[in-house]
Amino acid sequence: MTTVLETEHLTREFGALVAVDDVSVAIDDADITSIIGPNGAGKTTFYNLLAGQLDPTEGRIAIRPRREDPVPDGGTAADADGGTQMDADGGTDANAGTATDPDDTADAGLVDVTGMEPFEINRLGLARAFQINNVFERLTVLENVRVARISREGRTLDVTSVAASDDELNEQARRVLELTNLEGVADTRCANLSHGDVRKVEIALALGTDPSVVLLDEPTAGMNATETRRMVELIGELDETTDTTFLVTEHDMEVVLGISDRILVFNNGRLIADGTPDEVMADERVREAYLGGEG
Ligand SMILES: Nc1ncnc2c1ncn2[C@@H]1O[C@H](COP(=O)(O)OP(=O)(O)OP(=O)(O)O)[C@@H](O)[C@H]1O
Repeated sequence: MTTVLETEHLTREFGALVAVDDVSVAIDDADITSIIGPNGAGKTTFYNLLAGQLDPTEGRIAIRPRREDPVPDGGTAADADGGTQMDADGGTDANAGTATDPDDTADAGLVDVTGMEPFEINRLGLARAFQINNVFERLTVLENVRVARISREGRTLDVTSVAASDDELNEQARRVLELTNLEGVADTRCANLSHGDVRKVEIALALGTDPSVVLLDEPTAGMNATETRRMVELIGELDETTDTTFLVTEHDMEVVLGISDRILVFNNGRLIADGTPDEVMADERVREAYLGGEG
């Protein structure tokens, strides 16, 4: 197993409130890891810290940059990682000599992203689906995924005209649609999709950036039973078929137990349990904090 994401003593205060309290955790690429906890436990704040949308009060965050890095188009300033070829386990500093120039962490191959802007963290390989709605409703599904590919390559193009002639871009986008079972609606405008398919497009957009880690925010929220089952299956398939590691927050315990190899339980900003679904469900503190002592 390889660590793809690591926090050390991660803490975020809002005035007197400690929303994330001294959380140290390493996420392995072999697992689908879920984060659960009662309302106000700190899950969203934790995600916001990981994605660079909030700065920590204390502590640090490191990620393993995406491994495969197609040749950048001209090496623009936006190309934060300089197009460096990554060694999956190797310890190459993907950011050597760039403006951001983050320090490598103790674990070779992880890059300290503490304090980086969200777009820099995204370029290094951490993508977040759902909470920020990135779907362009007037574009088709395929066009949307092409946008993600273009943004991943740091290009600035007229998305609908120039990108359409780019065979390679189309091929890459279609591959992402295949992975996310969206080929059948490739040419449908996103405004006309079902809720379940819109959520899949959001995952496709995240995958389109070749991330090493995807943060999923309540992937089944608002879905009916059929859509929920399909989403659970899709996440399982993507875990098998891609090199991407999925981190999931979810309120639906059936979904959590259905997809998770590992569950992290937050309460009052603290990580109070960390283990397999069976271990976590048997944990007395979890029952007290999260399940109100039931079960
Ligand atoms: N910008 C903010 N300013 C002040 N307090 C905040 C801010 N964001 C979150 N909080 C507080 O931090 C705590 C953790 O909130 P957070 O949204 O991270 O919890 P959560 O586990 O995601 O909850 P939920 O499951 O309800 O979404 C809560 O007490 C919340 O009120």
